[in-house]
Amino acid sequence: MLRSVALLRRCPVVFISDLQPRLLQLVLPVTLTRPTRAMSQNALSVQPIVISGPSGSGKSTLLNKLFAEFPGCFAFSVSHTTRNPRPGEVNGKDYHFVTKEDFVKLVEESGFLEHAQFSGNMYGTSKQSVRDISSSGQLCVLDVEINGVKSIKQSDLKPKPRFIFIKPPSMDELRRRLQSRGTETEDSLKKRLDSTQEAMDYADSGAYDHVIVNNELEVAYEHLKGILIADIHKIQADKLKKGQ
Ligand SMILES: Nc1ncnc2c1ncn2[C@@H]1O[C@H](COP(=O)(O)OP(=O)(O)OP(=O)(O)O)[C@@H](O)[C@H]1O
Repeated sequence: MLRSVALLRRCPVVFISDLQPRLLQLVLPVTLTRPTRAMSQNALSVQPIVISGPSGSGKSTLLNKLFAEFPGCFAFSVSHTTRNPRPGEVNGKDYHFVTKEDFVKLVEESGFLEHAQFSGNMYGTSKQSVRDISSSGQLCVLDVEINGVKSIKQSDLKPKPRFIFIKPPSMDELRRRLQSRGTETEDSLKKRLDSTQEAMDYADSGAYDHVIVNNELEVAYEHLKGILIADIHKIQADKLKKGQ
C-alpha cells in the first residue's frame, strides 16, 4: 500500500485514471490531502533569494531597508569558514568556524551550495544553513557574487531560490557611488570596477529571474518589495499563527 501511494505521488495522472472508483475513494484522501514529508517539515515553503550585483550597486542598501521595514522576516544564512574567530565573533551566529578537514569533508559530501577561498581561508554556504532559516519561518537571503550564483544554480536546493540582480544605472554612477562610500583605495576601486562587466554580461544573458535597476533608491526598493511581498505576507501570517 505504501509503495503504491509513493508511486501515485510521482505520477498521479496515469495511476489515478486507471483506478476503480471504489479504490479512488480509499486512496485519494491519502495521496492528495496528506502533506508530503517536505511540506510537513517546512509548512512555510518560501523560496530563498539570491541577490547579486556589482560591488557598489546597492545590495546592502536595499537589503537594509527591507530588513528594517520587515523585522524578523529575513535572515542571512550563517557561512562556514576555516579562519579563526575574531574577538567577539560567536560560533554558529557570525560563522560556523570549522577545521580545514571538516570543511573539505563537507565539500566532498556536496554539503555546500557554494564555496570559495580568500586569502588562505575557505568560506562556504552550506545547504543546511539555508534549510535552518527556512524551517525557522524566515526568508533566507544569500548575497553572493557571480561564481556563487553559478554554483547555486547548479545545486539541487529545494525550494529553488529566486535570483535577483541589482544593476547600477551606469558605470560612471557606480564609480561615483563607490568613491563617495569612502571604503575603497584606488587599487580596490579598480578591482571592483574591473569585475563589473562580467557580472553585467552574465545578467544580460538572462541568468536572473529579476533585474532591478538601482537608479532612484525608492523606485528600486519598491521593485524589490513587489517581488517579495507575497512571501512577506506568508511569513507574517505564519508568525501571527505561531504568536510571534
Ligand atoms: N539608488 C542610490 N542612489 C544613490 N546612492 C546609492 C543608491 N543605492 C546605493 N547607494 C550608495 O552607493 C554606495 C554603495 O551601495 P552599497 O554599499 O549598498 O553597495 P553593495 O552592492 O552592497 O556593495 P558591496 O558589494 O561592495 O558590498 C553606498 O554608499 C550607498 O549609500
